[in-house]
Amino acid sequence: MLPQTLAIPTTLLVIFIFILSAVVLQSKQGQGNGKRPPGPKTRPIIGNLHMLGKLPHRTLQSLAKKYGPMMSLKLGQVPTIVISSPETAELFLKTHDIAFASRPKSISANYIAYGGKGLVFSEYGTYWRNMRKLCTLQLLAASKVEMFSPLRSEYLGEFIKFLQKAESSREVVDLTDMVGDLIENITFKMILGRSKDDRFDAKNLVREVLILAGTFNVADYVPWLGVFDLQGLVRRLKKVSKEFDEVMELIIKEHEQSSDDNEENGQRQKDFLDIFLALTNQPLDPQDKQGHVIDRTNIKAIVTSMIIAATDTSATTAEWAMSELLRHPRVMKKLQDELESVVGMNRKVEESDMENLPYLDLVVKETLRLYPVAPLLVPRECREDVTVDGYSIKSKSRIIVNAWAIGRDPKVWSDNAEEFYPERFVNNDIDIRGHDFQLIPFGSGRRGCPGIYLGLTTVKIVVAQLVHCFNWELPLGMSPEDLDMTEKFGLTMPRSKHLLVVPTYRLAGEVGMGNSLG
Ligand code: HEM
Repeated sequence: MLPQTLAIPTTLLVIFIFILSAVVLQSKQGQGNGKRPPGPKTRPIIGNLHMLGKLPHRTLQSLAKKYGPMMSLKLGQVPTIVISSPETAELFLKTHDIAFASRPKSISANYIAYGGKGLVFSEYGTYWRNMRKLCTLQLLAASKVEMFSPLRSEYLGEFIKFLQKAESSREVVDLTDMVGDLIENITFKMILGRSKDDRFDAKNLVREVLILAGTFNVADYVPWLGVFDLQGLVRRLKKVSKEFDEVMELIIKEHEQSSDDNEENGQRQKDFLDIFLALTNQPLDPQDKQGHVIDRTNIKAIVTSMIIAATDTSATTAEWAMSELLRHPRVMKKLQDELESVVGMNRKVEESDMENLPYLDLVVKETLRLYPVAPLLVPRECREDVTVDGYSIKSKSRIIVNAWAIGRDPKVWSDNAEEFYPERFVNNDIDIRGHDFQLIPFGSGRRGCPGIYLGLTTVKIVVAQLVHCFNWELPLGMSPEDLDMTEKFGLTMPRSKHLLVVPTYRLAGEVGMGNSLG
């Protein structure tokens, strides 16, 4: 060990050398052959990091007004391209999709996703392709999502009963917490077969994982800072991933045990984990018997990916939808009228009613236009040097698509772009699934969201039941226009302040009568 007196100057010297080499490297990297897209000036070491601010989607929107819809930045050491118009989004996510189909490595993803073995953050390649195919087929296809309809209905039934009780005492309800808990419970039950377990607090672990995955880690952009772990993130990541892994091991062992018991005793609804465990030791690609064989780490990684991708996204969307409905009593009334005429007032709305509720569809689309829960999608990484629209994009550049800015662009959505107005989708068939680049809350192309059907089904049934079962008011006589609609930035984009409301039950029938009140 070095003596204490020598250790400090040596550390400073190492830092100095790092900084010097980073500056030299940075100036060399700037000298490419082709023309780079325009962008603001960069600073040594940090590039443009200092410009991002607390709400990067908003800052990037303003910068794009100055530098254009394909803009160059340098985030620390990482060359970055920011896309802010439907036309450029189409070039990157469709025309050149394959060149931008990878994800950048990140320190948090490495810990959380078992070294890139999950789905959301893994790099493009055979493993990702086969894993995605398997998940889409085995877990996320419409038929699989529908299998879990009774489960959603059961949890929603309990949720509505709880709200009815709150109503009887005119309590103010924290809808943010409640919808968050509801969707978390549904997701945990669907994926792991349990929504709570007294022996451990898996939900808290997942919440910590979500916070860490959404925290900006400066070492992802200035890698040599990684050794210092200045934000203490690696320490937290190591702790939480170890604890989460122990919980996963326990749950897997119990699943294996109970699947043996089931073979003898009969039925238990299969969850995602059962479906995956049944594939253990099978080739990931059924056509390639010599290829990668599914092992325990793959299963844990994929299950974690699913929990991360499903939990906050649907809850945050439902919460924004309720916020806008509260701010727009006209739209709330129109949606209640639709529900009343299609479903009536003697039973609750069910998933089978969805196809007859076109206005609900418009409300959810309009919500996702204004509040795409991943406002900058999930970053992509360029896999090779490529020229797009005359500009040269270097391999390993990071690609950020500002779906939030595209959804609010007056050139695309006219002067009322900032207004919540579901009728804008009447008589046009703008699609939300990634085919129309003015509306891409689920991304698009090879890396587009494979959980669209599950996400939309969950959001629609939750919003439909809340609106059908209750009238809603803001507390303390607050008027709709006073509702704070500011957002926070993280892995998803939730409200900055919780949504507090007072419900009044409006269906015929008694408290706690289950799904059919008739
Ligand atoms: C309202 C709900 C949801 C929204 C708005 C949403 C949005 C997104 C977005 C923007 C991406 C990145 C797309 C891109 O890079 O082009 C994504 C990826 C992904 N989503 Fe969703 N998502 C939602 C729900 C879900 C659900 C319920 C699941 C399933 C469990 C899911 C699973 C995934 C996965 C696995 C990926 C990564 C795909 C890949 O990299 O190949 N999502 N999602």
